[in-house]
Amino acid sequence: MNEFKNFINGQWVATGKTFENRNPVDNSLIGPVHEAGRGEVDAAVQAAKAALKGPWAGLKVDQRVDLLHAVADGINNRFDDFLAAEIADTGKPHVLASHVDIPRGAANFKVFADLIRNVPNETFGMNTPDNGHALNYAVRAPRGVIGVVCPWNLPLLLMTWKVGPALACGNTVVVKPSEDTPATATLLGEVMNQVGVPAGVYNVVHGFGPDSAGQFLTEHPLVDGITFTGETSTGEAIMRAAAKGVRPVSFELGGKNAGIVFADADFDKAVAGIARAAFENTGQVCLGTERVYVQRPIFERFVAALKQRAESFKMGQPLEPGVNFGPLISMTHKKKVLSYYEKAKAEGAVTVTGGGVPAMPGALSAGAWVQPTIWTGLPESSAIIREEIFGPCCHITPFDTEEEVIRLANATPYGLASSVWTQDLSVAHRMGAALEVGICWINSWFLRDLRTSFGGAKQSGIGREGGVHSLEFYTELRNVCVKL
Ligand SMILES: NC(=O)C1=CN([C@@H]2O[C@H](COP(=O)(O)OP(=O)(O)OC[C@H]3O[C@@H](n4cnc5c(N)ncnc54)[C@H](O)[C@@H]3O)[C@@H](O)[C@H]2O)C=CC1
Ligand SMILES: O=C(O)/C=C/C=C(\O)C(=O)O
Repeated sequence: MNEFKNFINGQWVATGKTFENRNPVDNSLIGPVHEAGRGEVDAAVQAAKAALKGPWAGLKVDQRVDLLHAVADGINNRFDDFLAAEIADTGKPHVLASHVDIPRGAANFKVFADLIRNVPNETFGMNTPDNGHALNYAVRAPRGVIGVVCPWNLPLLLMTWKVGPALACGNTVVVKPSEDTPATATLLGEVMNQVGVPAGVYNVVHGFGPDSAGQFLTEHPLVDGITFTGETSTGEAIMRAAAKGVRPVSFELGGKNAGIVFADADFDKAVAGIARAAFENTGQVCLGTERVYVQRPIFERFVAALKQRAESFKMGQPLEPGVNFGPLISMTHKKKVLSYYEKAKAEGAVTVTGGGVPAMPGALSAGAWVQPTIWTGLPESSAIIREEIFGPCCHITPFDTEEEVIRLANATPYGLASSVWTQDLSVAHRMGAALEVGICWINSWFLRDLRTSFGGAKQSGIGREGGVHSLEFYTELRNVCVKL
């Protein structure tokens, strides 16, 4: 059995209070997690503050870059340990965790290490009133201690997406992983120690949100900035905490993303793309598609083809060959997703496929499994079409014109991502400009170039991360004006 301790100032810290970490495949116990109280969170933040003035601050950029490459190598050297930890916490199929989650965990350190080595800073020469000259140049300083509050859907990927650039910019971090997925953040502490990252630079505190480690961390006055991925209402609570002391936040929040398929799309690619967007990671991706709009001439054919895809997934133990569909993250989340499945029935949806719990063999029957589900026939006012379900499900609505689908797609308080399928370049560019989202994929979904801006419009977030955009959050830009 594993035991998950807090990682504070380079040391493993147990507390008197533990909660259970369970494997959603069969709801079996993985091990106890030591919940950080206000005292442990304070110790972690104080350690992170002190580390800002320690050996970490003395490293030249090249040395910091080398250390972050060593962290990435450290993850790759222990690839199988990270993989096993992530799979146990989430129940993700091996094929997904080994191709997406763990490689991205390492890449997030490399990409931002290389960026910070190569990024130019702006300079402006100017004339002065005395007919002389002055030179302005920008200096990037670390922001300080960054509070990193993480969700459970892509635990290592999303945590390192924040920790990579934060450390590359010279900050120190206190990470609060989701209570459902404590393992990989904890394991990363071992790598940090192994490769020689100074104590206090990377800290991990375990626990929940309200009245627990999440709240204690985000309220802590020595935290200089907070980055968070998760539900919009949690973002609101964290923003209230950050208001005290006027601390900046970077938020990537909920979504209710539209997938839009025009009649001229490459049909097979569109079906495959929407199937990934709706069902990958059991629908637990903030960028996923729960609202699909299909142009009327191909509507019936598309619904039938997506149904076939949804029914072809193989569920089972994550390591079993061919398994490509896992459980939801927890029994609590299963209850939430099933409540929407019930609501869809009550509202009179046509259930094209799924809508319930699959019959799983043996111990798996106790796990957080739900069926991939497709509905049609609901009005746009339905909760199924308006609210983020975060499960393997989508509703498909027919549309006639480009103007109509733009109006439908934008009629949501969210604005994270969209995917548009068409072979008409003019339509593609018009859609890219018209959709109120942070990320618009054309003929693709979840195709990520880590140098690009990433984040949400409207209630899907505040700010952008990715490439130089991450530097905007993780550094304070100072202008130095030198009279020559
Ligand atoms: N990537 C995304 O956009 C994600 C969205 N969600 C959505 O959120 C729903 C609820 O899932 P949860 O795990 O409860 O998400 P959540 O947003 O409540 O939790 C995410 C993280 O925030 C922490 N947290 C919660 N309340 C906090 C507070 N007041 N102060 C500081 N930290 C706090 C949690 O402990 C966790 O580490 C899901 O059903 C899904 O719809 C969940 C996970 C990821
Ligand atoms: O590729 C990324 O950086 C992030 C992908 C997914 C999410 O942010 C999410 O599901 O929350």
